[in-house]
Amino acid sequence: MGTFEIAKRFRFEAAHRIGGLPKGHPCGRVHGHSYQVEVRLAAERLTAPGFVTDFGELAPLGKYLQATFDHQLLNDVLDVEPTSENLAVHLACWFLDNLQPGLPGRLVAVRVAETATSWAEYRVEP
Ligand SMILES: Nc1nc2c(c(=O)[nH]1)N=C([C@H](O)[C@H](O)COP(=O)(O)OP(=O)(O)OP(=O)(O)O)CN2
Ligand SMILES: [Zn+2]
Repeated sequence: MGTFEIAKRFRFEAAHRIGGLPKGHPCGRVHGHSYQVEVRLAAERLTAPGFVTDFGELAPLGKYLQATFDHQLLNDVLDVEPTSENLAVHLACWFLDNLQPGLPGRLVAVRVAETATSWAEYRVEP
């Protein structure tokens, strides 16, 4: 049998600078992005009326993103370098701790896009 998968996308605006880059690298300077965060959930069986998880039940992640990251300097918020990869794993951990208990579907991946041409993804082990 197959697996159902759903995705929900959120966005926030924030600034960051990435430390440890070679001198002159543009991402070492403070700059901003319109971040897009996509979570994907999977299930082998649907719950009534035919959902992996009600998209509406994912709204707390949007609230967390707005409250914690929107219009912030990410270096002030995260205790690691604010790369897309580090943000993706941070958000996966937050989701697993705060939202996963009680949801019928299971988180399979968190994708973070800083620009229209680049993204990083953290996949949760089954
Ligand atoms: N693996 C990663 N590489 C880079 C990250 C990252 O989070 N993970 N981040 C950056 C910078 O934040 C940069 O702002 C985004 O990188 P990039 O896609 O290179 O941005 P550009 O606007 O220059 O993209 P173009 O499409 O090439 O114009 C750097 N690397
Ligand atoms: Zn950047």
